[in-house]
Amino acid sequence: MSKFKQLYKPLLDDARWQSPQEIAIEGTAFGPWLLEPDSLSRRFQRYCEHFTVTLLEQRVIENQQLQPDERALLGEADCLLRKVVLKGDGVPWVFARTLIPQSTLTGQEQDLEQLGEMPLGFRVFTDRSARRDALVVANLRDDKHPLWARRSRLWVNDKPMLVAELFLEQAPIYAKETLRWN
Ligand SMILES: C=C(O[C@@H]1C=C(C(=O)O)C=C[C@H]1O)C(=O)O
Repeated sequence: MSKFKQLYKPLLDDARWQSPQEIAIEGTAFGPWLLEPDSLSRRFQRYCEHFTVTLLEQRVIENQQLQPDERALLGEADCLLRKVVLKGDGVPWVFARTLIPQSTLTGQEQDLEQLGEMPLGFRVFTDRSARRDALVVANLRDDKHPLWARRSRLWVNDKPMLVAELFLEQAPIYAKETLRWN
């Protein structure tokens, strides 16, 4: 198992998701990252020369393997599970885990299965129908040394997928100078 999956998958699985209002992140340095409604990949591109995605794993999982809240957001279909690390200039910034129901992988969206190392956000957010909802956030550590994660549902052509993103220690979200750019 890769270092990322071993270290970060359990953290994401145990995340205690809360609404952004509950955590009151609006107006903080982290807010613009965690609340980004558009593509996170595009936002990251502004902070590096080379933005890349490393595919760690992709496989189909049965609907019974989903958590109850994931099933409530995605429905009863089996899902394609995609795990990646997003990197800026080779530095790991985000561990992301996406669930794409088989019922989403139909028609124009069949290509989502073949993304490989192309960022999901580049594909989804070029579609005019793309939107994001059900955004929740979690601090997986403490206030002094936060480790942020967020989970949201993306829709393309009214078909859902669920993306959980864990912002790793070296991500620009934690750099003081990001304040200048937001
Ligand atoms: C969903 C987006 O795509 C990013 C890319 C991902 C991938 O390629 O699997 C996963 C999560 C995202 O952070 C985005 O850019 O907002």
